[in-house]
Amino acid sequence: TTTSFYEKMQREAPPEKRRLGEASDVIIIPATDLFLRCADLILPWLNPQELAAVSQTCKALSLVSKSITTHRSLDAARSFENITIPFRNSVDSQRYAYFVYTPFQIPASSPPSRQWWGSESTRPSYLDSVSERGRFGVSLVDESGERMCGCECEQCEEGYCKCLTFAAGMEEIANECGSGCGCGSDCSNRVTQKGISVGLKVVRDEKKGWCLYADQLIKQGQFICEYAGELLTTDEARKRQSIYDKLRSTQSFASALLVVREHLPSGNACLRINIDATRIGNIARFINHSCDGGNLSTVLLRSSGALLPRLCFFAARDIFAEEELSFSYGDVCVNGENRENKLNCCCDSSCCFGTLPCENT
Ligand SMILES: C[S@@+](CC[C@H](N)C(=O)[O-])C[C@H]1O[C@@H](n2cnc3c(N)ncnc32)[C@H](O)[C@@H]1O
Repeated sequence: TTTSFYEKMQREAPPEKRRLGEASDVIIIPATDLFLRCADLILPWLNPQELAAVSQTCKALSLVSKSITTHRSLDAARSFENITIPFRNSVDSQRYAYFVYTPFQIPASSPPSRQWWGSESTRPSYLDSVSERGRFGVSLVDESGERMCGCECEQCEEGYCKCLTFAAGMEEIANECGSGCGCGSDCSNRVTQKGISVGLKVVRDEKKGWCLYADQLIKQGQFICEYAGELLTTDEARKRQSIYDKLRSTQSFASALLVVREHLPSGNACLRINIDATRIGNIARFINHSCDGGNLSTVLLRSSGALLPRLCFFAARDIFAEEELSFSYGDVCVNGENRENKLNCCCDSSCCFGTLPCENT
């Protein structure tokens, strides 16, 4: 009976327990183990025709699985972007990295949902409509589309919009038109809202894991992508970081939790934004750190209609095809107290500190 079979399995192989968080324990039995155990119990009862049918099905499933793997390695962006972004690996057998794709910032969600990732020809049509409203993250536009803030601009001059402003003297903070403005999607002050338009690829490196590379010449100032992921409270970010630190100590694991601190003009306060692209994110989750600042500049972009700014990457100089894209994750200061959790930096720049910046450093 099913019960006695299940009990037998429990007796023979105590399931591995892995603690992911305080609240939930997850029991994991490797799928192939389970499958082989079931097969061992059921297959001896089959007649030759039934056995042949089972064997044919497995061959067919194996072929379909291989083609899904190949397809996944061809586009890390899963058709969510205007272009395909392939994985390239000549280092080990990993064909692609698995994560849930979001082109925009989204509120934290738990647990991460599964996401369809097959070939374009079998893509269910209900997946085609990516909500443009999502681009603005947490919105200040109400349900009826009524604007609660925004500029009055309705049409901008050729290649120039008078609403494009940088915070006084700070090129790293800027404003874009958004869902709260009167202008439309063709406004020239919406550069980062049109998605990725430069050729990119994700390349495997022995030391750093996956890395984002240019797959074409990218001119200085061109928009690359934003850093999309789950927006977390600081408490949740700290909890997740400690889980990620533990996972890293027992297995090869790369986290992508970025903390952005924006010092407000008063000088007395600081806005902290935690974006976690580890489980749900976009292509920016593959950008590695470089101690020399790398070749990307980061801009905190506010769009009218949006509550929080978005972190966007632009080419800091002309970037050639086959160059890795990188930026500085922050400053490094290693002392006796924070020595334990530190990660080695392999950026290879002449001014490398040898340590990857993190909250403790
Ligand atoms: C945002 S992810 C970048 C993508 C990551 N390499 C991967 O394989 O998914 C950040 C993680 O990449 C690795 N990483 C980033 N920059 C690195 C560097 N300069 N040297 C070594 N590892 C680096 C670290 O594991 C870090 O936690």
